[in-house]
Amino acid sequence: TRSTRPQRLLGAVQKSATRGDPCSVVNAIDQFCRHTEWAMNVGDEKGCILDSVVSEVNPATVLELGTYCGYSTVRIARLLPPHAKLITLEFNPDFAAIARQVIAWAGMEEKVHLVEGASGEWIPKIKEQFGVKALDLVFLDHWKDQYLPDTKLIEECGLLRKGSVLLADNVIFPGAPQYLEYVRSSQQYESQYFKSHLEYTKVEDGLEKSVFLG
Ligand SMILES: Cc1ccc(Cc2cc(O)c(O)c(C(=O)NC/C=C/[C@H]3O[C@@H](n4cnc5c(N)ncnc54)[C@H](O)[C@@H]3O)c2)cc1
Ligand SMILES: [Mg+2]
Repeated sequence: TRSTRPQRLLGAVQKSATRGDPCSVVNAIDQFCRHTEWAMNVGDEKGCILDSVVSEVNPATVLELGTYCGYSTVRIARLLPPHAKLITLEFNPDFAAIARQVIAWAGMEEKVHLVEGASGEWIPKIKEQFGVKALDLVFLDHWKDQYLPDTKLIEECGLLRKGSVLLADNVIFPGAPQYLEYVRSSQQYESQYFKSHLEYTKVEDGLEKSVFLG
């Protein structure tokens, strides 16, 4: 039977990237998506903004919502200090299986906990399951209508501390209007928009960085 897009993306990684070299994995996926087959990774242009926020926050604990094929998982993990932890949630078993292999090829297994499950079910379990007191950084890149309910759930579970950073992909395209309205009007967040483009295209998109004020 015909392969899937994630399977073809993994093939490109195994063909063109060097085992244990996360940068080569990121570059192989960007090359594949730009020149062969588009896929909904945050991509290289928005990825540079993601890199700068990760480096600035220098997080001990990161939560990613929506692993997909693991592109941003690897992109974030490559910048984390040795004992930092990235928890990434993916409820599609086929995508999770591909992402595990992409993360392994990059040699990032030590820093990444990929949980195969839904954010709504797993966010309440993070504290007990992973001994996490607070999340330093949350990267939102799953279904866009889930950004707001999951942000409220993260708040309710007491997972944010003064200075925790939420970074949301696609706030313009496909768009997350309810989420944007919330973080930009809430007294509890200081929000900033980073204008960019939809991965591998000239369509406008951007990232919203929101600092929790406690
Ligand atoms: C045709 C076309 C495609 C994409 C675009 C533009 C475009 C560009 C982008 O950067 C995009 O991020 C998106 C986009 O829709 N992303 C959704 C990404 C979901 C992934 O997360 C997983 N997931 C979804 N909800 C949950 C959940 N609760 N718990 C756990 N995992 C979840 C899914 O299983 C997927 O792995 C779209 C425009 C046109
Ligand atoms: Mg996205």
